[in-house]
Amino acid sequence: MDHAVPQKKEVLNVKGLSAGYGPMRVIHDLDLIVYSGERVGLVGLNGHGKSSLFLGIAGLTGWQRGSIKLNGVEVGRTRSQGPGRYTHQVVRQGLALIPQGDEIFTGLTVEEHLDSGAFTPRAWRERAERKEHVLKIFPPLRKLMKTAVGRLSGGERRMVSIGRGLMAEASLFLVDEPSLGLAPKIGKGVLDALMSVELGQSAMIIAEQNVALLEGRVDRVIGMHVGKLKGEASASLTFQTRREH
Ligand SMILES: Nc1ncnc2c1ncn2[C@@H]1O[C@H](COP(=O)(O)OP(=O)(O)OP(=O)(O)O)[C@@H](O)[C@H]1O
Repeated sequence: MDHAVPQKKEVLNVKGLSAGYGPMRVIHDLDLIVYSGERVGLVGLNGHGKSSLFLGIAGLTGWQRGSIKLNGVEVGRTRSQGPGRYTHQVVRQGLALIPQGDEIFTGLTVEEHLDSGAFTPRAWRERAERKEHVLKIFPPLRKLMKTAVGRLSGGERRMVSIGRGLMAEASLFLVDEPSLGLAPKIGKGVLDALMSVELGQSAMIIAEQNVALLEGRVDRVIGMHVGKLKGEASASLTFQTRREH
């Protein structure tokens, strides 16, 4: 039997990232490395910069400076001409951002949404297999493929939004607060589904305020506090957050 361990490579390498909006700096000189095959939890209270870190990686903060390498290619730069200017390049380099708040088009069907996630030529060619993969992760969507997304429940919409992200040809998935606004049982189901995604050589960072949903299930948990990473712990350790005092 071949026991060769696949080589871990750096999917994401962030060095000295500072970012903000207008005069406000919300990410402070942050370093982070994520390796292929890793599922990383990013925890922290509301407003401490988890979403901004994700937006920064995608080139969508108001301004930023520092180095961001995706698969060894520099995608970070000083953005003097507005957010989003380079996002298409970052996406081509392998980023899939699954933002907070679903951002779905209520008139499109579930299948149309999933197809829209397969936007590179290769992902489009492979869309049938990719959809099958998403439906294995989110079985309730199978019978809803022809249903308009506007008619779905909150939990089903979240599945569509994450499923669309998973259709992309990406090596780094950034999932922002997948359980937000969902009933606890439904939120846990969505997290269970994310844990079942086979990453292969890709990696995933899941931002969550609810540490309990990540504990013991991701490879590492990183805490975020006022725009800085405040250390790492194995997934079994609980971070001290204000809510726990
Ligand atoms: N588009 C924006 N324009 C101005 N300020 C912003 C913008 N987005 C976020 N901020 C501010 O940046 C700070 C960090 O917010 P961010 O959303 O990144 O935190 P978070 O930890 O992800 O919290 P949440 O769970 O609420 O998204 C907050 O003070 C927030 O008000």
